[in-house]
Amino acid sequence: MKVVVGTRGSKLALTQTEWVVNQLRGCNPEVEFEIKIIKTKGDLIQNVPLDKIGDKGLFVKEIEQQLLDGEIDLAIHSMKDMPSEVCPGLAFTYTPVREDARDVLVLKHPIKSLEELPQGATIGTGSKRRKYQLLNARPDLNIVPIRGNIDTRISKIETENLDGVVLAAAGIKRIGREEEIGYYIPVEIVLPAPAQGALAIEIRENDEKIYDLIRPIEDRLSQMQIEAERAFLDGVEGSCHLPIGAYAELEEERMKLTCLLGDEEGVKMVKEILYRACTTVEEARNLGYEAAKVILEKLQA
Ligand SMILES: NCc1[nH]cc(CCC(=O)O)c1CC(=O)O
Repeated sequence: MKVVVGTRGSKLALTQTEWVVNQLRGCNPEVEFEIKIIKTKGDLIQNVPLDKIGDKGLFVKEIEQQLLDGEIDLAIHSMKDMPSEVCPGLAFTYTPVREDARDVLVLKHPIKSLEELPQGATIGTGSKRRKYQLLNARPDLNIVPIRGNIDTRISKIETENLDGVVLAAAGIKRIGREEEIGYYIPVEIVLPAPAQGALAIEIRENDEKIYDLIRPIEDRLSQMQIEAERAFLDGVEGSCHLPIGAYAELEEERMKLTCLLGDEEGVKMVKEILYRACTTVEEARNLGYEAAKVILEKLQA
């Protein structure tokens, strides 16, 4: 049996695809896996801020089309880049173990707490979620928009003379630049994006053969976290134009779900923490939808 795995060609996409494929090979030694690189619209439009393009699934459409057409058999994405509605005819399979969910600062000079950043420091990020939460903690910061892949964004510290940039720990660790992390931002200060650090393995719906290949690499805890966080995203009908965050933690059989939603200008932002008994993915998902209802009511109040 031969299985073709589709991915974008960025360093991060390739590294995480190789990571998944190596594990799949270990569990399925009789199967031949081949990696196929696919260019997406998001890869071609380089210098426009993402919130000006406003196209959900900008980095995934072409890959999903090839999945539907049978050109590839499974696709690996960063789960946080996936729209909350799954493409008709396709499905996500099991979630492998999640990387560090936190956001981090890559800085000219490492720090031990946010207070150590110089007054009025210039920090690059294109994300409203990161911007408004950082400004809540440090209103004096000068937040400037940046775009590009991880290497490009880090290089802008030098080329655009920034004090630092905000990135996901997961991406930096995966591409092997972990030593350059200057500060791990606690989730209490900047709540991560729903499913940040988690991978999505997408297949044709009802493709049982492929499901079975992936089952051995499922991580149950990650799966429950992702179900809750993405249910919240779906429940608020979130887009990348709004500050949205969600982070689920499981302690014993209890889930703590922290959620954040704000308006486009970050004038109003609401954060909620819900605790519920939780032992199944259904309960995790229900908690996410419940949190969405609670937070929408508070935001509109
Ligand atoms: N938005 C792009 C993107 N998609 C996934 C990651 C990082 C890895 C992850 O969260 O899984 C990144 C870069 C970043 O936000 O720093």
